[in-house]
Amino acid sequence: MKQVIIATKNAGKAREFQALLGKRGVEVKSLLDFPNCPDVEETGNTFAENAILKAEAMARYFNTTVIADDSGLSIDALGGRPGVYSARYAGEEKNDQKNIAKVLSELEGVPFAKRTARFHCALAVAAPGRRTAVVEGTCEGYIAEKPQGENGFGYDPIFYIPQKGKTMAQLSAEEKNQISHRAKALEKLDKQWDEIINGKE
Ligand SMILES: O=c1[nH]c(=O)c2ncn([C@@H]3O[C@H](COP(=O)(O)OP(=O)(O)OP(=O)(O)O)[C@@H](O)[C@H]3O)c2[nH]1
Ligand SMILES: [Mg+2]
Repeated sequence: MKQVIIATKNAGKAREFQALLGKRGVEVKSLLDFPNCPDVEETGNTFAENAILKAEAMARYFNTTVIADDSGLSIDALGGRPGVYSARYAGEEKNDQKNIAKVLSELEGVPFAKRTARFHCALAVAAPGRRTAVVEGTCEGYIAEKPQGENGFGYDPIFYIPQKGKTMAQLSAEEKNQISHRAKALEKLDKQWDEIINGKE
């Protein structure tokens, strides 16, 4: 089976890539399969910049094609926060529960109609000696009043999707993978897939 390295240490993302790429006939390795690989500092101001930083560093490290995902949640009533700080919003230890609690407390008293938000996903494809490509996807929703659902990861329990009448964490993995920011971004790589895997020009 064809293989690609996804430069992520996030188990939730790795699981989604396994499902999304598995149905495209591609086997996924994540950085969780390489425990000694270095951390990359996310110093960019945008999802795209951070995705490029991670993908290029890991393409150099592995000397092969690597895809990195930088993603997060933008909440309109908070001026776009937590944005690129989504993973570490409530502190460097990257705690999903604390991040959710911080968002909910900042939105206290904000009515549902003003709780609009979107997930962003930027994917960078980097390979030694080649120009890095970036694609992006988004998913629109509202921040719920309280967490609901057990599936997914991160902010999924408070991300309400009106078309489904459910939070992202109440959707099955298959349902999330039909509509997510990550799925939308990956679709944009579909025409380039042979090239990504085989490294052809
Ligand atoms: O509810 C969610 N559903 C999603 O589908 C999703 N995608 C991203 N996120 C949040 O945004 C941060 C990304 O930060 P991030 O891109 O730096 O990833 P990370 O630091 O967790 O891992 P890595 O890929 O950098 O190794 C993550 O931690 C999550 O909190 C999501 N939350
Ligand atoms: Mg990160």
